[in-house]
Amino acid sequence: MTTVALLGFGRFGAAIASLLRDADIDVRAFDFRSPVPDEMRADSLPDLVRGRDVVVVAVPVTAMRGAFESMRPLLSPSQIVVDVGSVKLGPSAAMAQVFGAEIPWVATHPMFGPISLSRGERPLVAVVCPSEAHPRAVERVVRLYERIGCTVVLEDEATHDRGMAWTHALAFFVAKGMLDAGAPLDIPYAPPSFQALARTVEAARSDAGHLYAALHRENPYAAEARRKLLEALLAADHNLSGTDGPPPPSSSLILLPSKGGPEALRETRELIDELDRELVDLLGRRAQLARRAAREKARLGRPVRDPEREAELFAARMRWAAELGLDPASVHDIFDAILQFSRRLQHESPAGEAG
Ligand SMILES: O=C(O)C(=O)C[C@]1(C(=O)O)C=C[C@@H](O)C=C1
Repeated sequence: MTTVALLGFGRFGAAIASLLRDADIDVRAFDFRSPVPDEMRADSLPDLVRGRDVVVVAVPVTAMRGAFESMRPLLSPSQIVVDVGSVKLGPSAAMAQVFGAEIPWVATHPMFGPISLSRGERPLVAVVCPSEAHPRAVERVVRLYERIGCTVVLEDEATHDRGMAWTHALAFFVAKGMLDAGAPLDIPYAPPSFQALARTVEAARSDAGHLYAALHRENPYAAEARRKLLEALLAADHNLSGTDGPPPPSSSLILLPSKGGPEALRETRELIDELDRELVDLLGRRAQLARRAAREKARLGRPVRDPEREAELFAARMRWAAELGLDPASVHDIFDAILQFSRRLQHESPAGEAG
């Protein structure tokens, strides 16, 4: 018969404790702040983990490493430590470092919370990360989850975190955006299409901030998912706002706050590469048009160079530059080079050549 020690009796800890107890599993719990019902309360961390088969760590992700370090001297190799955090790469790395090969540990993420449990939502799914160092512990933890009614999905940490960045983290991000923007969410006749979103908003509203912070700050894929979502939303907004006026800033110029350091430089260079690729594509398309203009002018018996058109062209580009806060003289120089390129192509391309 498996016995469980539960460190952390916040809303999620309390919810998982009742699932375990419903399955007749002996649970003892401890929390430095939240009250624990007498029948399961341990008095201290040593009292909590003593003699327990499985130690479930249900503290905020940012507090996990500290919790692992505090319990490390109290544990023996016959026990298993299981974390239930919403991200997996960080806690897994911390457990590998603190417990290593000596104390079996397993990284998991139950895909349900207090709200979905109170609504009786089923099926319950738990992601378990298969750890090469402790395969037998993984098997035992899978059985424990199955015993409390979960369907278990085995998935490595990076795949899990990537998936969560695009689902869990973005769903909360959108919900928080709606809350912060002051969307009236309690309209009694809100359409059914809003109900699913309303549930996410409710979850975001009831979170003290730990979950939201962990989903975004502790997931290495979340920033990129947010950036891509924001780019897509701005592009969608532009399309809906009509096409009058100057074009919106290129989506690649939407710079989200950078964390700094070599990682930020690498990411910035990737964005520059992406943008330059678009610039070269545009130059290719412009070259095709220049060749076409050359063919039309040849038919009309006009010379390649048209100083009047060039003057208008420079004036318009310098005006656009000024509108965007760019230096008009620098933009003039760039178009000077583009026109040299264009005229060279026009002289090279035989008048009848397609392109
Ligand atoms: O508009 C034309 O007549 C072109 O041939 C194209 C183009 C250009 O590349 O924009 C090239 C040469 C001319 O002097 C003016 C403009």
